[in-house]
Amino acid sequence: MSRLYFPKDFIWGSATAAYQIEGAYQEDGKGESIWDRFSHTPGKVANGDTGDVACDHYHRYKEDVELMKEIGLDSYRFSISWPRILPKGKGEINQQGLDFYRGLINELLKAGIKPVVTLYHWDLPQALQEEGGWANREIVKHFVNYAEILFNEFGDVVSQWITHNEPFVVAFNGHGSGDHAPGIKDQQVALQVAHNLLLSHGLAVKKFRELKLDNEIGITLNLISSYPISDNVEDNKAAKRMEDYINGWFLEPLFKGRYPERIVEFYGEKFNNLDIREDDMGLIKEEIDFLGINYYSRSLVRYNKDSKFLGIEGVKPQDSQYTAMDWEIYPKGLYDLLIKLNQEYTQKPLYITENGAAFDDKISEGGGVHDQDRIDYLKAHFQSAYKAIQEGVALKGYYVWSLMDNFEWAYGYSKRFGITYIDYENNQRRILKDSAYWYKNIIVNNSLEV
Ligand SMILES: CO[C@H](O)c1c[n+]2c([nH]1)[C@H](O)[C@@H](O)[C@H](O)[C@H]2CO
Repeated sequence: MSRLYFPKDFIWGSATAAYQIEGAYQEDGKGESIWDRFSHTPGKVANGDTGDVACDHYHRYKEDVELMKEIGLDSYRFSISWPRILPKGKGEINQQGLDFYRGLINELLKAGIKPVVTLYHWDLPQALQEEGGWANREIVKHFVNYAEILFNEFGDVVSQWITHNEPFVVAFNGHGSGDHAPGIKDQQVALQVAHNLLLSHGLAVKKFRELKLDNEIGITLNLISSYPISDNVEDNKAAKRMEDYINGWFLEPLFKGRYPERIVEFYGEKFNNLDIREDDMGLIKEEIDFLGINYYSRSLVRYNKDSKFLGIEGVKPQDSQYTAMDWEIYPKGLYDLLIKLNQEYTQKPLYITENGAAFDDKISEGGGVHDQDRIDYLKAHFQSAYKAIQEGVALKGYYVWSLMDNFEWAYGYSKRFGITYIDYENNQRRILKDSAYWYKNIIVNNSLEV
């Protein structure tokens, strides 16, 4: 066996999000979020699950920081719940909300763990949704106001800020397919939401710069590597359209100040109808300090003239392995993505802000959780990351999704992504899985045994 050594200052972390773990959905002055509303709407979430209690992290955060310390995390990425800070999304600040995150951050700092904060991870205050939510351009100023409150409150203790988690999912799952909150099914609205999210990001970065804070700011995108099933022209064009649809629609504005032409043509009138003002693209392109990447799997496609989705048909290779989400396990896609980002978009520092897998974990008779499939998944993806670093990609850190099993959006608690098992039937008892102990060894040695 040999070891692959990562750069000496490489950051090993883990990630969560407020709505998925905190619970306490009506406690200490918190306002309603669109996910509170959505999960309480019959038929929207598997088994009628909600985030009302989740992992009860709101009451157990000290215990959870102890878990992070035991694993040896260098850093912890978490999101702040906007409606905990501003119950109506604007106006009166809820001090108890600020106090909760102050307590969490203090515990992290005491444990020597760097706090990385995601400003928005999908839990919009319901009161703002009632004014049109992300489809109403007015939301941009409310987001900047919310961000400024947090910059002023925590700007001296947070290591890095992430404005948005996956604007693609907020726009197209929340407003296109409707399988995420607020459950709107309108492609035109989804495109406007994507634009307003990007604009809110750019203006929040601008505000951050004005405050002259000495930490860093970036954004996290869900990105894929897209491959054609054959080398024929139409399949290749289909793979490129898929890449433009998921990656390009956000990478091009952020780094090049434009939307990708190929797919603009596809959107046609829907693009021409967008409310894009003269300075918008310049504001969206406000320089960031790093790019966060959420990578889980690849996209393998063929051209299908009858497909209403961009003339694209997805392909699932029989000989591949799949996770409990039915996502193909394809570690090479992470390497290919990192190389492509470095060559075509940015040499800025990159962070894997999410990578992980759901498997059907069970508590063994001996009381442990033996998740060798998750270890194998993570090991293969760490090797891809290592290869990219060796070839010059400025990858500076890796956050495993997730620190703990949690509320997996429309799947509720039926999918387990954690390196810590949550025993929902037994008072949310925490059990470190084998993958947590395996990860601890990597962090201690800053190297991977292969
Ligand atoms: C295609 O996967 C997406 O990039 C993605 C996967 N995931 C995410 N985005 C979200 O950021 C998390 O809140 C999810 O819990 C996590 C697991 O589903």
